[in-house]
Amino acid sequence: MTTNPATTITDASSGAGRTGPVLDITGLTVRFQLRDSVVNAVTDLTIALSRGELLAVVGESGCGKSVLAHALLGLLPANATISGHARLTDSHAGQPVALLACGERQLARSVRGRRLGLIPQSPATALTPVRTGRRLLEETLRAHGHTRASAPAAAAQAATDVGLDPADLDRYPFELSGGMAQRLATALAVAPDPAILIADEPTAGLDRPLVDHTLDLLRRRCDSGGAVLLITHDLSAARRVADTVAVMYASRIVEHQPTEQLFTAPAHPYSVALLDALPERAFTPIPGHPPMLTNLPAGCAFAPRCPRADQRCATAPATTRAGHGTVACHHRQRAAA
Ligand SMILES: Nc1ncnc2c1ncn2[C@@H]1O[C@H](COP(=O)(O)OP(=O)(O)OP(=O)(O)O)[C@@H](O)[C@H]1O
Ligand code: NI
Repeated sequence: MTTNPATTITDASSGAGRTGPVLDITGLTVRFQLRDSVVNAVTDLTIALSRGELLAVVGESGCGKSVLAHALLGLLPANATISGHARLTDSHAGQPVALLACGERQLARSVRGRRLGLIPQSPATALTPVRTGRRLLEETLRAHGHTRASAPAAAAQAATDVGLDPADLDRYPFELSGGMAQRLATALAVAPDPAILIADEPTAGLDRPLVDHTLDLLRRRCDSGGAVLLITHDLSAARRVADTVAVMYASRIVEHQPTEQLFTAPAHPYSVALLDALPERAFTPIPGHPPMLTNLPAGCAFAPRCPRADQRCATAPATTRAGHGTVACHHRQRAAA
């Protein structure tokens, strides 16, 4: 039986002006029904995001990060089954929203965009192909308070803010490079000034200076009272801007810690292995492969790759407190810094 202590990390340093969770996710589970099998994409995920907090979610490809984002935004396809709770308590318009319980109409009208924004992974395919960047951006701005007269200047400013030349707004999405489409998607998500921004690999395809530019923009949103859930493969990006880091493995969060704690004293053997794989550290790849999400083991999913695995790992580990965060491991390993 897995227990799930709340994972709001309230004393995690740099986020300014925090007043409690703006997003509270409890026991989120997502399954995809395929013809002959079920994909366990997200399993029993419990985490909270506070005002002013930048939470990074890291983990290998296919572990469930984007499905988590899409579940919160109501963007999953019809073969998905969702359970659990996700409560949005942002500062904008009054009532908390039970994200997983409210219908598409409410999500489309009053949640997506202004309260919960998304920078999608692979924006080149997510952007409407028949409108120029300028038209997309001006329409978004007009839908969120700008007038026909004020939108053009605001669009130019929004482009500049993400490091895009305003002249490039006259291109159609298919005329943009991957990195330019990425920046346009960022500008579109930021334009409504969402209380919570989910950024799914927002630095993919960007050169280092633009990576830093985008990360700084996300950090500034948190420092001025917003909240950001950053999904990234880039551990150095997470270390640079995140207050807390959640490590996902095979559909579960296996560890959630204040950023410095995770990087200096990771508690879960998978977190240790992920950090050891970095070129600037041991540069040792993690042996083996993640399990198939259609066929997860009954016990700890990392056990087949884990140097510390023993007979205890045949049962699923509970999520327990470790330092200021949580970890799901029978060993609760604490590596040397
Ligand atoms: N509509 C779907 N039907 C069936 N399986 C799906 C569907 N969408 C996603 N999946 C599966 O869910 C799992 C999690 O996918 P997800 O896109 O969340 O991974 P990710 O962690 O974001 O990976 P990446 O880092 O490569 O973006 C994968 O095994 C994926 O194949
Ligand atoms: Ni993804």
